Amino acid sequence: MPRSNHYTGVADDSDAPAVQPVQAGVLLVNLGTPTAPTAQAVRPYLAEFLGDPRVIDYPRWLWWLILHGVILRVRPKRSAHAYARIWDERGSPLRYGSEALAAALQAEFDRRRPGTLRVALAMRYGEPSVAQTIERLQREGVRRLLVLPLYPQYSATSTGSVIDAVADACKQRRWPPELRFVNDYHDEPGHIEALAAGIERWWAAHGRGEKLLLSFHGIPERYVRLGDPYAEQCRRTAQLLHERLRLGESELIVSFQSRVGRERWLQPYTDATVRRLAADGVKRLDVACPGFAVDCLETLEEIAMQNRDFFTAAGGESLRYIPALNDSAEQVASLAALVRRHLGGWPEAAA
Ligand SMILES: C=CC1=C(C)c2cc3[nH]c(cc4nc(cc5[nH]c(cc1n2)c(C)c5CCC(=O)O)C(CCC(=O)O)=C4C)c(C)c3C=C
Ligand SMILES: [Fe+2]
Ligand SMILES: [Fe+2]
Repeated sequence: MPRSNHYTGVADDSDAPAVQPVQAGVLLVNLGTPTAPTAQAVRPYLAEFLGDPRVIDYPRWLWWLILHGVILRVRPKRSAHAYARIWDERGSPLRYGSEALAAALQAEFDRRRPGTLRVALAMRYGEPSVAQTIERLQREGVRRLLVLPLYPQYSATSTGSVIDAVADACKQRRWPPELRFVNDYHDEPGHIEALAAGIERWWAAHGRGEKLLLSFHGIPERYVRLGDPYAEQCRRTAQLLHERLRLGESELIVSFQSRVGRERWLQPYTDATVRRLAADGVKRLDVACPGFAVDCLETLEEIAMQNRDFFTAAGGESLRYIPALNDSAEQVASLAALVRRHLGGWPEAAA
């Protein structure tokens, strides 16, 4: 950790290199995940995540009472049980999937122009934190930083919160890096092509269901009314995929998952949708989650296990989850191209 200036409270950057050739970095940021699938480890993770006013915007005192008085007494145990179902010898899929993606992107840049671009991964909640990672990158000589939250669609609850974390980290630094942010990449042609290629590759290997459901993480509907562009961006991604995959009108359906609390969230809900489709006679349903860059609890447990069970209990035969792009060649190529374009105009740093 940097020393803190006695008078100003600002971090002492004197161990950072003073003047060096400008080096560019890419900071990938994902949500974060507990350190173990236990209630004890899930509790501090949920406390940090659900304590973020970008995620839940109720008056602080009221929310603090509900969060610490009720939610953190009940939810960690339930969530830990869900995490235990997807945890393997490598740990949490969100962590090792994000690390593999960062390593593959670094290898891609090194292959083309060795030593010009440094890729790092931070977690919005838990470790490695955004602040720690920016500090490390600066110690290693990075002066220009492109922040790429691993959320294709912008939401204040996800991307907006990453922007806050970067701003807070920079407040603590005497000489912060020059910054750029990727706000979203929901309609990037390269990204849509990567998603479509991933789905087609999976269909070629496993055959095709009767319908394709695209399930996005939900947010409270009220946030959208207050100006969050998330729902519109999800629908646009779905529309572009629909066109690219050349599916018929009723072959592709969009829904929103992972609702928490009592407020109305974006509709239709994924669980109600898979039950309705089964009741309508659909037997084989494919589900993809284009809002998640790498697989995680929400895809591997909530979709591939919970919703699969809802579907079969309601009369469906098989719900098959099509994996996220993870560290596939398609994802690496599309994110590398996105990064190169966003670095344009920083000539010495462009990869
Ligand atoms: C309660 C409010 C929540 C909002 C708003 C929210 C938005 C949001 N989340 C993601 C991505 C992920 N969320 C994940 C887990 C998760 N999400 C919430 C709550 C909200 N998310 C909770 C409480 C949890 C933890 C698990 C649980 O207790 O149910 C994950 C997976 C994490 C993992 O470790 O695998 C991701 C990824 C987005 C993109 C988003 C807004 C668009
Ligand atoms: Fe979430
Ligand atoms: Fe969930």
